[in-house]
Amino acid sequence: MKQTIEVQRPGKSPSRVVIGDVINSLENYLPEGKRVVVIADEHVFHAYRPIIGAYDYCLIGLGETNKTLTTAQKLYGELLALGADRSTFILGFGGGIVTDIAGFVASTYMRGLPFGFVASTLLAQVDASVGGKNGVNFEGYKNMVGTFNQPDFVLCDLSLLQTLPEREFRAGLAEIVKAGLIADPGLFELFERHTLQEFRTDRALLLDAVTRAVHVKADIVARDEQEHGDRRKLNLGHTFAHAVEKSSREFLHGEAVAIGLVMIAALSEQNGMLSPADAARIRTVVEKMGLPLASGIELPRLLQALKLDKKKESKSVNFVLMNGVGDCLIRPFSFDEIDKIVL
Ligand SMILES: NC(=O)c1ccc[n+]([C@@H]2O[C@H](COP(=O)([O-])OP(=O)(O)OC[C@H]3O[C@@H](n4cnc5c(N)ncnc54)[C@H](O)[C@@H]3O)[C@@H](O)[C@H]2O)c1
Ligand SMILES: O=C(O)C(=O)C[C@@H](O)[C@H](O)[C@H](O)COP(=O)(O)O
Ligand SMILES: [Zn+2]
Repeated sequence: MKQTIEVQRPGKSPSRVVIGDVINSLENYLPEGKRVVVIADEHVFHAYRPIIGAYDYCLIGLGETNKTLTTAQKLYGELLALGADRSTFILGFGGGIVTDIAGFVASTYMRGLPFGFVASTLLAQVDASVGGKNGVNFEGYKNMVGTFNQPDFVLCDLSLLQTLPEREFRAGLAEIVKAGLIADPGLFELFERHTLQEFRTDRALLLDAVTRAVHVKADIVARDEQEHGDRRKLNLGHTFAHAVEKSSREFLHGEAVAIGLVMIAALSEQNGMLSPADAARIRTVVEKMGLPLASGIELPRLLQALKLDKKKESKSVNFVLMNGVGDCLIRPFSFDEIDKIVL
């Protein structure tokens, strides 16, 4: 069983996100007659060696500290040594760190090679692999250097998640909760009705959640690929999340997003937009999914870090606030207002 969600790309055929039993027919998705080079990380390579080892491949180290220009440069060198050229197809096979960097390298090596993804974490399946934001961190700031360039396809096979550690699974749920809060109240309510264990074990439930989250993202990206307007909503919770990630290595991206959602819910409530009841629902869901509610990092430190976020425009930062579950809006905060935030 599988279903395909198309994400429109300006001037190109749509990017296809295929969700279902696809990993055993990977060959069918690869362009005929092109050489394929896989980019993966060390874990994923060892877990899926029989599949990845059938192609030429390049490996990267684990974790956010490897999502850097240094790693990109290493990959350019390896591609060159393999003789990769514009007739080569790059396949990023992994979680969001692999898809972000593989998409960036594919988009910049020789000014751009075609590429696609096998998304192997929950977070990559519902968010990172979709929509064409590729890039690397720079000087500790998240995703500071990158491109907008969508993959030709994304394959999301839920069977790959069987080998995914529990903590990584929970981190992926945070981005699904985010998608529900942005545009699909029914998706958010799934988390009120079901337990973490049910998401882990009930394939139909997870498939429903993954598909709905991809739809939320695909619809927004189709309207605003390059983030001039509505796409900024996909950053819900991320202004604080990126500040948390900048300030501490303790949290996975999805965990930082969970913390960011709780913080932005509190700020939205303070601004008279989100009802106290809805803010409480968000905290309850985050906690129920085994995600952190707070970082323990002093607020002034976070506020300092977020003033350098990509959403900054001169002396203000665009925050995504919530009016309610499934309803958010963008509002700039001046640096003066940011300095006065108390949560
Ligand atoms: N481009 C975007 O739109 C976008 C969206 C969301 C997040 N991101 C980025 O994604 C990154 C986080 O991605 P992530 O959470 O997938 O982390 P990740 O890529 O580090 O993967 C998490 C861990 O799981 C392992 N792993 C991957 N698939 C596995 C599998 N099937 N079985 C066993 N282990 C497996 C990896 O080796 C890694 O150790 C962050 O850098 C974040 O900024 C990007
Ligand atoms: O696709 C988007 O747009 C998002 O904002 C999705 C986020 O979940 C993701 O973490 C993204 O990488 C953040 O984008 P950034 O531009 O703030 O780095
Ligand atoms: Zn994110």
